[in-house]
Amino acid sequence: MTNPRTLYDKVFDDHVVHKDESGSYLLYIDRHLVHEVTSPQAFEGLKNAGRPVRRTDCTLATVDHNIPTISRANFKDTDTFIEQEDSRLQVKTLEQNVKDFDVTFFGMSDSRQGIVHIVGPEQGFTLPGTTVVCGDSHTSTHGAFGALAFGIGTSEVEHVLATQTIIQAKSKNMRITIDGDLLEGITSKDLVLHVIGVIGTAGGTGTVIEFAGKAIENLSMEARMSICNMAIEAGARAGMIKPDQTTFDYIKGRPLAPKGDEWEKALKYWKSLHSDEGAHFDYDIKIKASDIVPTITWGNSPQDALPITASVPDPSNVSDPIKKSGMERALKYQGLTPNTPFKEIKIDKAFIGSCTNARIEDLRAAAKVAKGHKKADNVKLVLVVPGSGLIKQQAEREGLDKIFENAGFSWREAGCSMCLGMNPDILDPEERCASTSNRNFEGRQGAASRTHLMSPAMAAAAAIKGHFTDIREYDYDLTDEPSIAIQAEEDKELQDAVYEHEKQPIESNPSLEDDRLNDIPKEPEQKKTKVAGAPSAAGGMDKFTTLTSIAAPLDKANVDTDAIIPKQFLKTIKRTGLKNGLFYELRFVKDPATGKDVETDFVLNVEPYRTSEILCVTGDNFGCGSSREHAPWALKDFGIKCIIAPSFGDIFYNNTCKNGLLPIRVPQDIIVLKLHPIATAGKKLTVDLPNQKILNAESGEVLVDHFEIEEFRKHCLVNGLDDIGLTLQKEEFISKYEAQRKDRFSFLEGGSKLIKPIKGAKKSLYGVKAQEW
Ligand SMILES: CC(C)[C@H](C(=O)O)[C@@H](O)C(=O)O
Ligand code: SF4
Repeated sequence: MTNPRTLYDKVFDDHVVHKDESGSYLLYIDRHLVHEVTSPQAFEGLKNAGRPVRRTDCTLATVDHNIPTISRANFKDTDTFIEQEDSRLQVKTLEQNVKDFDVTFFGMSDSRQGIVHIVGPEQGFTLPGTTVVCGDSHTSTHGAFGALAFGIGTSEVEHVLATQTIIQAKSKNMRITIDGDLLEGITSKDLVLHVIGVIGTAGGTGTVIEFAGKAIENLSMEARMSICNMAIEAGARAGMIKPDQTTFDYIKGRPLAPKGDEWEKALKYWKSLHSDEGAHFDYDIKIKASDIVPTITWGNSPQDALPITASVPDPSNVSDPIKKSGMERALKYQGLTPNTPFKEIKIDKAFIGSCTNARIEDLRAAAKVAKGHKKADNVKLVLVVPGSGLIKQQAEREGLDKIFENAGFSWREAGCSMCLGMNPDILDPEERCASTSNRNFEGRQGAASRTHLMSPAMAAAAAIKGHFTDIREYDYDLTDEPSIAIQAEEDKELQDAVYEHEKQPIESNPSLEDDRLNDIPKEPEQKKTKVAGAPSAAGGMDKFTTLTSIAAPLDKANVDTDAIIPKQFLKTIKRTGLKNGLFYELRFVKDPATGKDVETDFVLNVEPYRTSEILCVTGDNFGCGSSREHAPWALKDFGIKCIIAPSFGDIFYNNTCKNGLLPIRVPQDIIVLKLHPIATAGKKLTVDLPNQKILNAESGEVLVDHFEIEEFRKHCLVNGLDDIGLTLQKEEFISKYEAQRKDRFSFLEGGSKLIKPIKGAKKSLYGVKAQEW
């Protein structure tokens, strides 16, 4: 009898290729999604090292972030379609890379193109019990299928492309149970905003969250995806929901779903994927579904979430000084006055889209609100951006596009769009947007833009009313019901699905256990597979041993990677040249007379901190949000080599280590009491990695006697190791795992290589029933 295990434990265990004594695991990756922003440097690394993509069948690429969402009716090619040069270059680079490396790709002329996290599930590429990664933080979305899915940085993208594995530490288990039924009109977006409001954006740090309970079980797959999508906004490595009949019904019949006997075999395995009775959760949180009301955000962090019935919070009621000043800053940025009822706040624009809420169900919910109404006069633009070309077709078959257009909304082509505005869809400064996306960070939707997160129904209602609106008080237009064809042909295959219900858990695989245990190589000899003179992009990392430098103090919590390096700097295909982009919005303002950037008094702009190599942060959760490795690249370009903070965003933490930077977690009180005063005095700290200590450089006093760092990371940092080279030394374990996988998980073979070319989707992929409006 094995010990009771959680869903996460099971999926994790089934993917262990190898375990070091240090506790670091090599995990096999079943599904790797790729997009244009975080892959150019990874493919370049492969090219430089002369390495192929190990499993093209496990890899699927699409373009989403940079592409314009205007009509593609006259689309000829990328060159003529994308006006912005840097965006065009990134898309074209991916187009070339997928050719060079034989990767399956949905480009702009393919109706299956869309936001990467929508495309994977839609095609049946995402399956229960798989490991799914992507150079994108919202990879957590795929956890809705009971997959272990998480975002990675570009160095890890390269690692996965080359080795089909990833180096991972085991996370802690957190369960969030939503008991009872959701009240009428409450959506999964309200649910997840409420959860983040309760646990905070750092609440899930270091954990994988399993969402459970009746309210979750009752949700559709689309709604479950919205929840797992935002698990990253709660700081978690991943979010998961156990697969059930709803999951199986959704998958069956999709292009890459297993068929025939393989389907039955898969189903048997998938049914074993649930947390066992008595499994250990490090954190167990219970929330009553009936406590959840329509929820919106007011500030610049997703945790700034409150019921629509509430008012703008008042900082004078807050005693914690860091929280208070954070709130004051957010209210100033957002242009809000304390105690204003949310329902009185007017908007300028609305955005219905993103990988959180651009699925067919979301568009239907928004259309239901828009039907028979016109957008308010004060609302300048309402963008409705479907998550994929197939969703667009589906919506058009259902007549949703007409409803939106009649309401004065703008119906677009698929892409990330105004979620982060790497394409032309951005807000003007100080414009307020009701947005169905997932992040409300400063500058996220455009410089000085003001984002409020909410559900699709609430965003549509705000667009119609012109101000935030409680969807429960909204007057739907219920006339003319039968004449609106909110109906699509049902998918024959989906409806005919027959399932094998007998419960027979597949045993874990003990034969792999023993020989997976091995030591960290003492004298790591890197295999020289590189082509002459050209280092792998991830290779040749700087060694980190001790560092003495002035430490720049930063008194801020939840510094997100959008703030560390805003989106406009992500359009590069290089790893360098990002120095000026570092903390761009904080470091520079535009001189209205000359239009030139002028330095602010941000700490890194003033002496003696201009040359600091250490950043000393007092607030929690530094580097939360996006997976952009551009954040550590920019810090490195500036000269920062070490960041000290109470806690870090998971992906950022990983990314810094991969680039030879050292992130150190130190308890907040110690930072405030011992390190911060030295930093503010402009004095030097010494960081000693081999001995895991921090000292006062002048007096030699030991300020932190022992900071934690995983043995494996320390080993790589101290020796400046290219971990792709290290992993490739474990080839024997990887091939062995692959051989067993071929047998045990035969239903995963073929992957994206089973995709057939199509001109346009003919039938519904969504198993849609007539909408009862
Ligand atoms: C561009 C990408 C790295 C980023 C992410 O990781 O999330 C983006 O998708 C975002 O939402 O900010
Ligand atoms: S969060 Fe926004 S930008 Fe990031 S993948 Fe999703 S839609 Fe794209």
